[in-house]
Parts: sequence; C-alpha cells; structure tokens
Amino acid sequence: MATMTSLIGLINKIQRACTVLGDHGGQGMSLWEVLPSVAVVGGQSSGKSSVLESIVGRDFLPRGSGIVTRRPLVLQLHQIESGTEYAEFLHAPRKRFTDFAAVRKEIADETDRITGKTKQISNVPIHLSIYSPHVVNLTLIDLPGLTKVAVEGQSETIVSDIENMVRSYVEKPNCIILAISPANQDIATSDAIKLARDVDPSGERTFGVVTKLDLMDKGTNAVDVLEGRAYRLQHPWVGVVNRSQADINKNVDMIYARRKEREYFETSPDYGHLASRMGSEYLAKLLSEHLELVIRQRIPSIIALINKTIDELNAELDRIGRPVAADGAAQLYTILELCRAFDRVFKEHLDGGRPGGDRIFGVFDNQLPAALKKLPFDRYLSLKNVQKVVTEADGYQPHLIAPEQGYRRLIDGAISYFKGPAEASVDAVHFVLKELVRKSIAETQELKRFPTLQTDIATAANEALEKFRDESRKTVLRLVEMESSYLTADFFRKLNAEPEKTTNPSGKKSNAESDKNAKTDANQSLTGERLSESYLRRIGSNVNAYIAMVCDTLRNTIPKAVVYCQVREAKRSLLSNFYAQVGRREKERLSAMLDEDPQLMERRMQLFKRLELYKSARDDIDLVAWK
Ligand SMILES: Nc1nc2c(ncn2[C@@H]2O[C@H](COP(=O)(O)OP(=O)(O)OP(=O)(O)O)[C@@H](O)[C@H]2O)c(=O)[nH]1
Repeated sequence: MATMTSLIGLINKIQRACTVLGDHGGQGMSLWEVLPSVAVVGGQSSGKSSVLESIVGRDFLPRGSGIVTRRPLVLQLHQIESGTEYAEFLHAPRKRFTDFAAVRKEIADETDRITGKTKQISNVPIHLSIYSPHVVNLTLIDLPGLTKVAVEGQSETIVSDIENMVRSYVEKPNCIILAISPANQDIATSDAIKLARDVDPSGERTFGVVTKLDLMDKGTNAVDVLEGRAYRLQHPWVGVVNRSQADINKNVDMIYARRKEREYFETSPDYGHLASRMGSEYLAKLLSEHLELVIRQRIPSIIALINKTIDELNAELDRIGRPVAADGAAQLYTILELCRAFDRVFKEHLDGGRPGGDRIFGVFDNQLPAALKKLPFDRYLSLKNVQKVVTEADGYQPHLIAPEQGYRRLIDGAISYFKGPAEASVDAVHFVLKELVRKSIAETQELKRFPTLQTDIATAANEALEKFRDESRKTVLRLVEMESSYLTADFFRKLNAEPEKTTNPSGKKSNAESDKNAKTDANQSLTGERLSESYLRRIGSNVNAYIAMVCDTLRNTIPKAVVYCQVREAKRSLLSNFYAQVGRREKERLSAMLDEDPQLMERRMQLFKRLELYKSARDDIDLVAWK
C-alpha cells in the first residue's frame, strides 16, 4: 500500500513537471496524456465545487454567479503524516498558504491573469497542491461547468468553448470521469452523464456522483440511480450531501459538514442500507484506490512513451548540436573545427562536387573573350586617328624613316584598352569567390547554430578575398603594361621585310612602280609631305595585327594570373589570417564568437529540461513500480 500511495505522488510530480514545461492536456501527444487523472465534470451549479471541497475537507474554491471556474484547476492532494495543512501553487512555488480564503483569492486572481476579467476561458491549468493529514492521495481536475446559454458579457461561442475544453480532457482514455449530477434533476438529462456517455459509452472510466440528495422532493429518492438501475456504469454510483447555500453563508465548517453528511446517510430511511458506500469520504477513498489501480495498469505504456520520447529528444538534441564547451582551449578547438568544415565546403565548390567553380571558368571562357572582342580598336585605328597620333608623335620633326614614335604611341594606346577587360576578369572572379563564401557558410551544417561565427568567418574570408583581388589586379595590369614596355621586335622585322619582297633578289629596283612603292613605304615622310592615305591604312593594319597578337597572349595570361592570385590563394589561405587572430584571442572573445541563435539555445534548453523530466520520471517509476 505504501508503494501504491507513492504511485499517485509520483504521477503528481510528473504532472507538475509537465505543466512547468508547458506540456499539459489539450496539446498533442505528451506525457500528460498518458498519465491517469480524474476530471470533475457537470453542469453549472450541479455541485462540482462542493464535491471537491468536501473531498479535501476545506473550502477554498471561488464561488459566485456565472462561470467561476474558467481555467482547469489541477488539484493535487498529498497526504502528510501530521502537521498543519497548507497549500501551494505551482505558479508561486515558495509560497505556503495556510489560510484557505487566500487560496480562493489566489485561484481567482490567477484565473484572471490569463483570461483577463473578460469571463473568457483558457485551457492552461492552474496547479494547486494541498498537503494535509485529512486527505487521500489524489489528483482531481476541476473544469468549467457545462452550460447551455451564454450570459451577458460572454462570447457567443462560450457554450461550445467550454464543452470543447471539457471534452479535450475527458476524451483521453486515461481520464477518469467524475460525473456530477444533481439529484433534483432527471439523470437522463444530466449534462455530465450526457458527455460521459459520449466519450465513455461502456462506462468503464466514469464514476457517477449524485449531489443534493437532501433537496429532493418529499416522497422521492435516488435509490434507482444509486443502485445503478437508472443508468448503468461499471463503477458504483456514490451519493453525497454537500453544504447548502445557507450552510455556506453561515460558514459551516467542512469537518462538521462531513459529519452531518455521514449522519444523513446513516439515519436515512431511503439510503441507510447504502450508508457505507455513500458520502464524500467514501468517494475520495474509492477514487484514490481506483486511480492507483489505473496507474499501475498504465505503467508499461507510460514507460514505453517515456523511452520513445527520450530517444526522440536525444535525436533532436543531436540534430541541433550539443552545447559548446566552456573552457578556452576547447572553444578554440571548436572554432577551428568549424572553420575547417567551412573551408572543406568552400573547396568543394571550387574543385567540383559542388557547383560554382565552373562559373570561374565561365569568366575566362566567355566573359573575357567577349570583352576583348568588344574593344573599340576599329575606331582607335581609324584612318583619322592613326593620322592624328602619327602626326602628333614626332612633334615638329619630320618623319625620317618609318614613323617609329607613331607606331609606339598607337600600340601603347591600343594596349591600354586591355586594362578594362583584365580588371573586369579580376572583379568577376572576385564576386564569384565572394558568392561561394556566402554559399559555403550557408551550406556548412555545423555552422548553422553560430550566427556570430558565421559573420566572423564571412568578414575574414571577404577581407582575404579583397587582398587577393588587389594583388590580382596589380598582376594583370602588370601583364598589360609589360606588353607595352617591350614590343616584339620580330613582328616588325617581318613587316619591314615585306616591302622588299617587291624588290628583285639582286636588290635593284625592278621598275619605277616598285621604286615608288618602296619610297612610299619607308621614305615618304622624308619629303616632309603629308602621309598618304594608303600608308596610314597600312600603319593601322600593322598595329591591328600586332594588337591581335597581344590580345591572344593576354587572353591566355590573364586567366593564369587571376587563378594564381585569387583562386589558388583562396584555396590555400582564405582563413590564414583569421586563424592567427583567433589563436591570440581571449576566452571571452572566443565565447562571444560561439554565441548561438537565442531561439536555438532556448529550444535546446527546453529539450534538455524535457529530457531531464522524462529521465527522472523513468527513474522514479522504476524505483516505485518494481520495488
Ligand atoms: N442542499 C444542498 N446544496 C448543495 C449541495 N451541493 C451543492 N449545493 C449547493 O448548490 C450550489 C452550487 O454548488 P456548487 O458546488 O457551487 O456547484 P458547481 O457545480 O461548482 O457550480 P459552478 O462552478 O458555478 O458551475 C451551492 O449553493 C451549493 O451550496 C447539496 O448536496 N445539498
């Protein structure tokens, strides 16, 4: 029996813990739902509060007109060996109430705290524990009275709201229904019995209670009901006589009321033969024993649920990641591990396995050639411009042989056009890399929890990429400048050789025409006359040919430089600086870097608490149930 008693205590404890975790009846599958409990249901004024109070032996429930019970009240009775009675609310843990009038006030206030004074209802329970030598271990849930009409100030839906809430409790297979019906009303029309019949048609988990036996019309009695003939239930019906309104007004003591009740049955001509099975005290004992029995039966399924939930909670905790270590060295290690995880993803993007690296190839294969093709050499090497540049090149000096300076200037000018596409390639690759950093951070599962570290890594990686970009830009510009700094002499030697093809092998001019051509090609400016159009055209096309050669070279060398300076460096040393910095950081900064998303921390904490609850519940049950 001692074991039995502690079973109810155990379930009480788990129920309280469930409420702390926001895990109470009416929301999804929870531990709460498999825990057996007793819910008190009945129409308004059927005497629910009176029954509860006489089971407790204290009056402590708010009374008044209209719907007084607007939140479920989970009333946990704990039997203590001796000492003064006291009450405790879960929402005000360290406060002991010895004055039960104050308990009543606190229930009313706490109800209003959630529902406002609006007469609305809420399904968030109030937990009240009463410790007393005069109670049996029992958990009862007081629910709002079923009603048929909304009174003033209540919403239209109040009738169905109440019924739905009550139903959400009593339809659970583990709920024992204490169905209160007043004797001065036909049992067939009792709200409590109607609802109980609905959710528990076989009457297995319904206890019928008849109140107000003393108020029945003279000459009538409830023996038919109490003996189970009017409406059959699996459990015996219990009749009670509570304090009348007049008794309440006179503050009739509950203990006295219990005695009067006992006397009523013992001396009643109608119910005398049932006296030992009637009254509030008998009801309390009956319920307590039944509750213990049910708990015992349910233990295997409770343990099964607990085990299943523990597995689920552990899996969820693994998924969101365990909490970060507290000491500096471990934190540094964690940060470096996370960086490496990021780096791995980043490299996969570049080397293949993940998309993105191909976009860099795209820059070299499409963007750069297209940009080179678009360079305005046609305009630059137009007859007019060639003439302008060549004429200006030698200043007041006449051209002695070929316009050397003119050629150089034209070529220099043309080559400088390559700077644009070269820099554009650098920038394009920079943006691809930056985008890959962003993507890699998002794709690194391990980093998901650490928004601060994500930002830190992004900043460090982007700073490194900027540096690589600067280096790369310098290098490609240098490549372009190198092309102007020393021209390929061979090309011009070949050019100079060409006009001589028109001369004969002996070297003597073959005729006046070729003689004239040769003169035109090399020495026209000797005359100091303006350069002929065809000569300028020739210069233009020579420069164009040279530039085409340079273009081919740069098309090949710019990608090499860009890959060398940016891509290769990104792969080699994207976070090198960061590693060095982090290594020097103090513990506080390291912890700050490992700050997690507050929502996630909150979630983990919830999961942890729940896990703790379930684990300790399992331990407790093991201890109590298999002793
Ligand atoms: N004479 C007599 N009066 C009773 C008995 N039971 C309840 N009453 C009275 O009936 C009225 C309603 O009783 P409550 O216990 O407040 O009923 P309730 O179902 O809790 O009412 P609500 O919470 O308002 O739905 C009170 O005035 C009680 O004194 C009884 O057995 N005999």
